[in-house]
Amino acid sequence: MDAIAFKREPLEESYEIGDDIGSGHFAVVRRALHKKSGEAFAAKFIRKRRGGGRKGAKAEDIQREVSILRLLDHENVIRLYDVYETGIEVILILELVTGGELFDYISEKDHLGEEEASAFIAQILRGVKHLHDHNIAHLDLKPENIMLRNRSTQSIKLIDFGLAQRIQGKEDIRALMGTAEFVAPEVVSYETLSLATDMWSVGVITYILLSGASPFLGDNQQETYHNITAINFQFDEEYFSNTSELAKDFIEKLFVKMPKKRATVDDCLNHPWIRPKEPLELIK
Ligand SMILES: COc1cc(-c2ccc3ncc(-c4cccc([C@@H](O)NCCN(C)C)c4)n3n2)ccc1O
Repeated sequence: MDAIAFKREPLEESYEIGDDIGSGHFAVVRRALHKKSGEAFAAKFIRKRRGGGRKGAKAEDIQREVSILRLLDHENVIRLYDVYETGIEVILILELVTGGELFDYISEKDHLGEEEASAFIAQILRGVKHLHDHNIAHLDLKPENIMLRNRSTQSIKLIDFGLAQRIQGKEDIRALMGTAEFVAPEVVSYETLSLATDMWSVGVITYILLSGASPFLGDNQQETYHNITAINFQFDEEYFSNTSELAKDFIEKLFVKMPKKRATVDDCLNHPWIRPKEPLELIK
């Protein structure tokens, strides 16, 4: 597939670059004001790997992230508007979200009520369905990569597609990647990754939203990985005494070791814990 050409004109001609608002792998995120429209954006500056060095992102990884973001257009997925390039970095001009990370929102509240958790997970599932319908796996789903559009509405945006991959079914994608407590057994065992790999992470996020606790987190990475491959989790009474059986059933259908037997994003959107309750259902 041909490489995508990025704009080489000086970014500063069109945007006024502001303060740093965040950082990621080989990247810094800054506020950017479009001079003509006065609209605010997020500019993700990705440092390019140069020569034989190990610092910076490989050209093919940047190309992959851009080509994936360019495919996507959904209210729960961060939007890409433009791409610039200099000798040392590539700059993604992205939709700005101002509500902060879902991670911080949960931390402030310790955990969420079931209705609020179900509403957040439904939005995350709608965003993930958009990716999966395009055969794209995010592969780094975690609360830090789920941003609130703004503090007043609890609408979410999936961000950080730096590890995302096209899952075409032909090539065999394996990699030890992502953040330990959120990765699926096939990641730990360096086996084939798929769209189902994201669904495991949705289960971990759901468990955390409902309890404030992380289901597989151990005292160290090795213990965490063991807990994941052994599916070693429980619904501690300390955290789940008021949680419905329906919510636990939703999570259990995602903590399934065999990716092909794990609930898909459509299974989850149709699960009674998520699907809007039909009026008739409410009187049954
Ligand atoms: C598309 O890929 C990315 C988008 C963004 C992104 C897009 C829009 C946007 N509006 C506000 C922010 C923002 C604000 C505060 C912190 C962060 C970020 O540092 N935290 C999430 C990053 N992740 C690597 C933990 C991001 N962002 N971040 C960040 C990292 C990405 O890899």
